[in-house]
Amino acid sequence: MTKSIDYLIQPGGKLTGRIRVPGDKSISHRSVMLGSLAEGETRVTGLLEGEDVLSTLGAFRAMGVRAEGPVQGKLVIQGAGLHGLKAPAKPLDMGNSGTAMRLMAGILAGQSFDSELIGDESLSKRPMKRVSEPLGRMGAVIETAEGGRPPLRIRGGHKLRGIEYPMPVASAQVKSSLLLAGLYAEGETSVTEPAPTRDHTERMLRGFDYGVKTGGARISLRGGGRLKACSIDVPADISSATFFLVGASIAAGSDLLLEHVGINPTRIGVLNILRLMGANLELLNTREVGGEPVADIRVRAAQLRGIRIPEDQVPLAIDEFPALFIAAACASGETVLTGAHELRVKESDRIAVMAQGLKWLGIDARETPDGIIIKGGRLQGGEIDSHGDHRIAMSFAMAGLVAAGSIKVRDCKNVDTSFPGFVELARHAGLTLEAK
Ligand SMILES: O=C(O)C1=C[C@@H](OP(=O)(O)O)[C@@H](O)[C@H](O)C1
Ligand SMILES: C=C(OP(=O)(O)O)C(=O)O
Repeated sequence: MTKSIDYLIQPGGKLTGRIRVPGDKSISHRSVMLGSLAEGETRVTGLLEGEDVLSTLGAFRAMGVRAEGPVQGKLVIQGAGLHGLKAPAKPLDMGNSGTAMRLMAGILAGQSFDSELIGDESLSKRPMKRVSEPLGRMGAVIETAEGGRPPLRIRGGHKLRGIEYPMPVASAQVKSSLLLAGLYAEGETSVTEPAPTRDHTERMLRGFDYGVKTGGARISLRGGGRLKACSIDVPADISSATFFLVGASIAAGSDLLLEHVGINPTRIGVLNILRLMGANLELLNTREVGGEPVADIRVRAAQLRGIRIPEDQVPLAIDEFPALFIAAACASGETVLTGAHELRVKESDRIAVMAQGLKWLGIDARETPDGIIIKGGRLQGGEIDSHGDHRIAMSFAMAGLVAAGSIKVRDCKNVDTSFPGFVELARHAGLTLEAK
């Protein structure tokens, strides 16, 4: 057991200067996956060296893929080709990462060998039927534990065939899992999304010279092709930038520039929501890097107001809600979120855990089945349990900027899954934060 880490934050700071947060987690996972399955050498820069991505990389190494790095975000992968993976000697440990487990399930369903995917305590509680069921319809043989939870035992050697799948939940992980299995399937695999979700898989497949068709909400590809190695420059993760967007918005006197942030239209719900709340955000130097739009974002403190969050923004900001709830707690009036039941099946139940934490800090926060109602107020100091959820930990760290007393956040070790170096960068920007 590694020692747990707590954060202690003193109130009163402001966030200033220029910073670059680490690489995008979704794009980093996919670059390791597609690079490993491609033919030739894939060079990645800006890779997130977080534990989640390292779990994905470890899985491919365990299946014989050779890769050098990552060192300072640089990774060079010698692709094994779609049919070049070898049977792993033991279960593949996906750690804390839902993305790794669900996307790997799609890839492993197409292999000739058996495999098993395991995860940590949090991942072992998360629903996997959303991928095992449609992959089963494609011909995959996947056994889950009770209630459709991990571990996943995947039998190799079963021929896959393409299906038409209307997705019941708006999930980029489900979409990506099926498209990756579709690379191995006979005929066409198509998914239809109930609402747009992040499209990094589609974009990156095209970058690897693989044809993907998009028509409205329907995305499809045909199996039997090849992936051609390429170079990938991973932008900074807008989900990690979010903590600083919120922190700088709520802390008086803040003026911060976040460099090279990915602003893919399927990821900018947080910018849209913060703007509706009255945030002062400026996008500078907008450009395209390797098929993904990127900008520098300047954020200055502003008086935020409570809003009813438009439901169409929910999938576009899904990981940003813990931080947005802190913004809501500092806003004037009430913020109402609906249509966000998915938050209950992330690394923790993010509705319940955030409502509990906000209440401990004296804020009126009421859970609803698929959302929350938060009345802005004066944050008190206090002690918070992050329940081992990285995004909850970093969100309450930012609340510390404006609370009336110090805030202690317990169980912050998993911040390393998505944001290694958070403590140093937050301190550099102006947060008085001690980790021990
Ligand atoms: O595809 C991805 O990389 C992700 C999709 C989202 O999950 P869902 O597909 O479950 O919404 C998001 O919450 C997760 O952090 C990353
Ligand atoms: C939900 C998240 O990740 P995952 O589903 O990959 O565990 C997240 O990073 O907020």
